[in-house]
Amino acid sequence: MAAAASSTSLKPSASAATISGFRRLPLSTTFGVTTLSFRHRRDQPRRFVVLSMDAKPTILVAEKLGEAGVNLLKEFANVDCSYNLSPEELCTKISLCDALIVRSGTKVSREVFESSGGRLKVVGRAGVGIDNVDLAAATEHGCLVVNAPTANTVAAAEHGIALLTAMARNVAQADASVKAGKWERSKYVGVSLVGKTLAVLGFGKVGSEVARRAKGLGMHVIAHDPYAPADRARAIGVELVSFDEAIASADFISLHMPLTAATSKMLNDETFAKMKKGVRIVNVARGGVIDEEALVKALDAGIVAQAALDVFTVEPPAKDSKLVLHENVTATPHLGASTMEAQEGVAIEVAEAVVGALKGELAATAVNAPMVPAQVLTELKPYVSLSEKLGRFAVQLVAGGSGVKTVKITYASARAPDDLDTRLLRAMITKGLIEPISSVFVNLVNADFTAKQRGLRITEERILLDGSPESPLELIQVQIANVESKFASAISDSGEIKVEGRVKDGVPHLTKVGSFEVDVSLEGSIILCRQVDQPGMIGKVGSILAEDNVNVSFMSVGRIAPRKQAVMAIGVDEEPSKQVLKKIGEIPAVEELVYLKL
Ligand SMILES: NC(=O)c1ccc[n+]([C@@H]2O[C@H](COP(=O)([O-])OP(=O)(O)OC[C@H]3O[C@@H](n4cnc5c(N)ncnc54)[C@H](O)[C@@H]3O)[C@@H](O)[C@H]2O)c1
Ligand SMILES: O=C(O)[C@H](O)COP(=O)(O)O
Repeated sequence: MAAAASSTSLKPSASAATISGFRRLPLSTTFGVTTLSFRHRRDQPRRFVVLSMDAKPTILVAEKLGEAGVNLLKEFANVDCSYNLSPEELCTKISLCDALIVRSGTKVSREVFESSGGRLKVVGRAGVGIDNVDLAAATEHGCLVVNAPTANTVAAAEHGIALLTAMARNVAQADASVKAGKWERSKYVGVSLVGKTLAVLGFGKVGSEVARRAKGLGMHVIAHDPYAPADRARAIGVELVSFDEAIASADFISLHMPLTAATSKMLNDETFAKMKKGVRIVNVARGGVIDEEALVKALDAGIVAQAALDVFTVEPPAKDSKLVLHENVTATPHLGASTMEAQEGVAIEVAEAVVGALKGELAATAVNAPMVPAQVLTELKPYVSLSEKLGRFAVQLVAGGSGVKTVKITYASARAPDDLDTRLLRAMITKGLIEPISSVFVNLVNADFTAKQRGLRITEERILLDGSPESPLELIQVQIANVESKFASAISDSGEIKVEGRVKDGVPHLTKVGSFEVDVSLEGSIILCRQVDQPGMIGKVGSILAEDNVNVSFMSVGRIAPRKQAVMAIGVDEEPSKQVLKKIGEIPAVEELVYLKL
């Protein structure tokens, strides 16, 4: 079994304390399946670790979080509120933390995930933008990232409108002038908003709220967003237009897209040149969507008359930043989400998501994992377990254990294909296939990535069955192609290792090995034994195991025909010694034998 998993249980982590052979399952295994939170690892030597009296996980809150959220976290975990950590301090602390909560001021870099040594299971972003979190590194390390996408929407939209109106009427500049003892009424003549065209770039949650409010101010609002549904825009009287049309016709531009590779420096020399002379720009999205040097040039050239900026490429910006010091720029220190109400809301939203994720629930605000609805999870629960066990079973049948490159999963179901979400099942089969032969820890977050990285090609096929689709699945089949098996009978007629399983009375069962039908509950360990079908075999094997005090939990024989070849599957509660297995192998009718741990 995976060395990584073993070492996790031995770390000085309260939450990962091992209780004589039991360990808390890694996050993904327990996604949405809270009742499976602890499981006996029969496949590992029993470990006896000094039990911590305090089994709470540790959550590091690295930036100021609303009190209600902190209190919520404290009900479940040890909470370490340490603000203003240097990157080095964060990397040092993180190895002792199960979860980390940040706002936009903390870079959660690849080094942070690497320094966590596998302990960090969740990163909670108390806000929307996750551009400060290295998502690829999080996924590679099997760390779930959740955010708080809704609680600061209104605050950000209100700040956008505040900047728009303040900019149009020179409020900040005039305020500074009055405070400096001046009375410059003619210098600060503003522009009106009514009847002007506002182009909202990024028509998501904040963008659409800004649009709604700007319409209330009598503005003509257009929007550009390649992914926004036209009917949502129509519903609030906004026309969706192309990027070029938006920037060419706008008197005001308000930015509301995320910072991504595609949106980085979207406003640059070339695009400023296409704008109406005298355009005014508001940015409460991310500094990086504007090429700041180009904006300074456009301001100096009068192409952009004014800019109101809440966000900057580097925060805080340099004290001598030409952009910030420009007389036609109004600047605020990333205050979009900073209202009392938004911060309490965000804190609760992220705290609930982080606690839920640590409990093993699938977060509704997961950023780097599929979101599987609760009722689907409940239905799939026994199949989740079946999937992992079939994967573990199949890979242990491969001679040498490695070299697995091509796997085919077949799901037979009476459900229509689009009514069966197999992402979770595929992830668990992947986990079962990879963990027994590597030191990699696989979960729902990193399963596809890990498979790809190992060159494991997994294809899925659905067989549509007749009949009423009461249960989501009839059977799952896992086939490994182009490998040799240490148990030749596991090779099907078509040449692959093939195992098949079903859920019976809520319990995963192995129902086929190669071309042999068997029926054994998939728990504990299993001895597979091919023999010539003849009287007395069950008794002989049973008594050899009994001599070694190995308890048999079940036996099942699948045979081609009476007195021909048969495969016997024997479930055992204890691990048989090598001598016992040898003795069984020496029974004259026994042709091959393999012992598999689940
Ligand atoms: N200043 C602040 O304090 C503050 C507060 C909240 C949100 N934000 C930022 O505001 C932005 C929007 O937040 P949101 O909650 O509305 O997010 P959202 O995901 O609801 O909306 C973003 C929209 O941008 C669109 N988009 C993506 N690529 C685009 C492109 N190339 N051109 C145009 N549109 C594109 C998406 O389709 C989506 O509709 C984010 O960058 C977020 O980080 C800042
Ligand atoms: O993306 C966001 O949610 C905002 O930029 C808010 O960031 P903050 O949490 O650092 O205020």
